[in-house]
Amino acid sequence: MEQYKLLIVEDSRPISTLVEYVAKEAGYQSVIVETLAECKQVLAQEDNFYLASVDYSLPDGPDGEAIDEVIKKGIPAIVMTGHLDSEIRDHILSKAVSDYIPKESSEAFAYLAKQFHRFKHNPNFKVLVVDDSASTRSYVRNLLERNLYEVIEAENGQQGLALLAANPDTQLIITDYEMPVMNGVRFVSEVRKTYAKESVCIIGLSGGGATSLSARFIHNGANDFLQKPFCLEEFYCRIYQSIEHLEHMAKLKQLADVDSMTGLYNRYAFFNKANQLGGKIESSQYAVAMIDIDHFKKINDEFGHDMGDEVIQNLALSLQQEFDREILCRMGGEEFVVWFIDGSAQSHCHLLDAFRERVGEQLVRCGNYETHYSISIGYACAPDNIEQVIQYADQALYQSKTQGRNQLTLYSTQGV
Ligand SMILES: Nc1nc2c(ncn2[C@@H]2O[C@H](COP(=O)(O)OP(=O)(O)OP(=O)(O)O)[C@@H](O)[C@H]2O)c(=O)[nH]1
Repeated sequence: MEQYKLLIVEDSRPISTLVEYVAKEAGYQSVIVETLAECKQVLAQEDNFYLASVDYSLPDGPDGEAIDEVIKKGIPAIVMTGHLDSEIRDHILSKAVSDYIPKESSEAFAYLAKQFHRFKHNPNFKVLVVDDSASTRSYVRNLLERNLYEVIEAENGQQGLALLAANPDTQLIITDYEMPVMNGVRFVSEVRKTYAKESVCIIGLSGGGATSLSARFIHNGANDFLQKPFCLEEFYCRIYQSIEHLEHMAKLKQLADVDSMTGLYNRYAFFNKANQLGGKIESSQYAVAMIDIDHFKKINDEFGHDMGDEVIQNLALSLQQEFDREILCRMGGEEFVVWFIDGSAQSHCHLLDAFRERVGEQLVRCGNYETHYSISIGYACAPDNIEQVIQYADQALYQSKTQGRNQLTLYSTQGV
């Protein structure tokens, strides 16, 4: 069942049909009304709308009256306008709208689709507002809350740092410059000691006339800058730009960290993760299994590389299903690693050997071909560093291969 309900206020059937389509794709269930009277009636009867798309001009409400009705109910309103002159624009912006979109723009519906998706995630997007002026904080909070962002506030840089430490999931910081205790520029440079531009965006704000301030903010690690008083549209544009930057960086990180064929960590990301987790592992031992597909070259030679890829994907999926709590990696080619975060060596080996047997029973299909395959496993559990324990597991894997394949070998401190 779709959980997000959208109110579409629109007197043009073709447009409401398009909006409904775009909304459905984004996971919304829509209610369409065509007049101000209908809008009032629906709002009186139903109060669980998540978002509204509102036409500015309706036959019985030509000057944005429906926008007021929607906002009065606390529903975020994205306004769609057919005709946009500066008077209408100012009138729209004088209301607490979340966004407005000129309908005639060729990008209008693509943009609307993006906004529908974003609004679903906005409550999970945390923004820290740092300003010593309570009225500015409250103004910025209000603008952000219209877009459903979660907002936290600090009065100066020092408070901001403490709040950030307590809220490490913060993704955007909007900070003033002139503040007691710690000014905005110092605050930004302190934030950047811990939080990279890829994970937290910072927008600097200032009312002062110093033109060099934007450069100082950016030199010290801010992503962007806004001069007070700012125009509402510019404010939202900068916010969306920051969000887009974070989205792109997250995508790039995903591409860099994940093996595209299997969706598992690649070798680079695995060792990064190992370094991050190193100090946090509760057990003093590292427990690792190296898994390699037997006679894989033969599979490629006999059935073609597509079948080889299919077998690799089959093994990756089986690993994900069986070892969903462990850290999995495709080291390269047909070689995989399972890093056990907890549990005993005995339980790991029991699981691994049962897994090996089940893999041998699976039939993999590709085109007109089908094949079984087997795996060899080397397992090691030792107190050394992860690289060393992987080497031990690799030695045990080599033993499994030389002793006939399709078996599990344990590395022991006395050698395999
Ligand atoms: N289809 C496919 N083949 C790959 C991929 N990566 C590596 N290979 C092939 O995997 C084969 C690995 O062969 P070998 O290292 O000789 O090992 P093996 O045939 O599995 O034999 P043993 O490990 O000794 O049981 C090579 O022929 C590589 O070209 C891949 O992503 N897809």
